[in-house]
Amino acid sequence: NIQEFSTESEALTYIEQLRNGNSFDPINVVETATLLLQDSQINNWDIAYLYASNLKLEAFLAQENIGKAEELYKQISPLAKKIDDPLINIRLMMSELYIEFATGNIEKIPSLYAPLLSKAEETEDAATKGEIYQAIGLSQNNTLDLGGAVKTLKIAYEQFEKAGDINAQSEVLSSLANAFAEMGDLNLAVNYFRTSLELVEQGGDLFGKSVILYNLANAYAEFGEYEPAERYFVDAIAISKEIGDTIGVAWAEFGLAKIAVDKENWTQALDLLKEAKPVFEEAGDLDSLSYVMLSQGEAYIGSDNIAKTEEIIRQSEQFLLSGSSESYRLSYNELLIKVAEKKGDYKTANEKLNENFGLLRKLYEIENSQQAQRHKVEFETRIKENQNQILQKENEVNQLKIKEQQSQQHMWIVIIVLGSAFLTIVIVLLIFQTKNRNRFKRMALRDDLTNSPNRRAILQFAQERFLEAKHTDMTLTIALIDLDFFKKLNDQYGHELGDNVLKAFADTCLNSLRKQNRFGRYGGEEWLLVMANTSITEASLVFRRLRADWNNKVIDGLPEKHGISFSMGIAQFDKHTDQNLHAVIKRADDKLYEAKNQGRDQVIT
Ligand SMILES: Nc1nc2c(ncn2[C@@H]2O[C@H](COP(=O)(O)OP(=O)(O)OP(=O)(O)O)[C@@H](O)[C@H]2O)c(=O)[nH]1
Repeated sequence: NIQEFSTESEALTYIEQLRNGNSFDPINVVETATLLLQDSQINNWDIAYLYASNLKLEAFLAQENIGKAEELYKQISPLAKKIDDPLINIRLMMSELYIEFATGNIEKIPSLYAPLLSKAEETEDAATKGEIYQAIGLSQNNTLDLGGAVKTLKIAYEQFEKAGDINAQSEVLSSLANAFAEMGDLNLAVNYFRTSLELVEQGGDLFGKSVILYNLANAYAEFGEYEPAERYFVDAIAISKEIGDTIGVAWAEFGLAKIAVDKENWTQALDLLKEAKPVFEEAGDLDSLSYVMLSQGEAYIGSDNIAKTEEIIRQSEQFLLSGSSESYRLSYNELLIKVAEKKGDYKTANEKLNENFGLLRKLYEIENSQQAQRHKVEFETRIKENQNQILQKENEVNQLKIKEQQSQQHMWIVIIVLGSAFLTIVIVLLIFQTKNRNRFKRMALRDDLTNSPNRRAILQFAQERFLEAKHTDMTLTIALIDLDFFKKLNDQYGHELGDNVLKAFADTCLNSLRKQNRFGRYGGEEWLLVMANTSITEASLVFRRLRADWNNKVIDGLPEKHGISFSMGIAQFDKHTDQNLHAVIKRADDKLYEAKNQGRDQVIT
């Protein structure tokens, strides 16, 4: 709804109305100014073209779209110089102040004040004077020359009062309030904001009102007074929505999101940022976008979403390259630090903390050195904390090593104990086995019933003696003894008593025979006597002694004079004829047979 203008001055009047009007909506102004400057170009209206372009530039600045603003500034500056329109040059100089601030050329800014101030002296127009002082005051505010800002803004206020521009007065009061807030005086700031609000309501500038509400909310938020801050942000959003100022809505949402981040309401913060982000994207406001993303990063790391945080960090890297401010780099690094700390990478965290310490130093060279000191202490504390964490980690590793050594020791103790137990068991088993073997060996050579050497044992002994006699001069006499009528005894008194008789006979043999003579159970009731170095005569004497002892032997279950007799056959080894032991035993058996036949109870040699 652009009017057709027949003259350049008509167009200029319209442009000025638009600029000073109550409903300065930056987005609409950008659109209208674009059409106006195209129109002016067609008509070759250089001055109207300049004013329209400058209006567009100011609208970009109001949107904080610094990139576009700078581009336009560079484009129209040469033309402005050529035409030498005083007002447009003043306005461009004022815009330059903000562009330099927004692009980080802080050092250059103070040098821009003097030419502007001399322009203020030159002009008679209170409104223009007011604008110049306002621009310088804002710039001083931005560069934290707060004392200077208050002085300059008060002059601006007076000029606007003179000019009767209520909206501008309200803006200046709002800027003064910002300066007081920055100085740490919230009460004074709030008072200024309230007066500013009253004026803007009188003036009916809704856009201005939303900006003041936003600033008021921001001041409360800075002081950690979240409740009024949230209230004023919500009010600002309502007005911005009413006038269709989507960027204003996004700014206030961003303000609320930052509070949500401070209050660690991560989900709420993320929701708000999600709303605000595309608006800044669309407007090409990369500066705001970059901060919104940092807040997203904070909310993600706060909600332990490391992957999302890292994604944000990756995406935000582009803003570092395009010459970002120290404070942006600080916040960016802060995210890296938090991620590193979460991941336990304290080395990177400390590197970045050190880098941030350097950045802060740089930042505070133009700010308050006391604040830098405070931050230095804070950072040093955190560096220490992280070093402690590193030490603690090392400690944990050492503890683990000690535990490992201890468990190794325990393992060795268990191995030794088990080994010893195993060895003991083996030794005990060996002892048992040896004992058992001896027992079995004994059992193998003993007669169970009479506990005298069995047939195998006595034959083994006889064989040894046989070989001895064969190879030496020693003699060997073998005798066979058989109890008489033993079958009858068994039949008459029972088998058990027969056993008793056998035991008693073995007992008698054991007691009566000399050490060098051995006897053993040769068969049922048959006994073999081996007598080394014993003559036949001596062997006959053995028979007599044995018979005498046997007759006196008391046997369980039989009368004292038991009357059981035995017969004996004796043979002596003959080196020339006896090929083996059995030959000798055979002859003894023959003699025994003879003794039995000749009436028993006798010995035959
Ligand atoms: N109680 C008992 N009897 C046995 C044992 N061994 C053999 N006998 C018995 O001894 C008897 C041997 O009998 P015989 O060989 O006929 O001879 P005998 O009755 O002694 O008669 P003569 O030798 O001719 O005087 C048998 O009845 C066997 O059962 C034993 O360990 N215990």
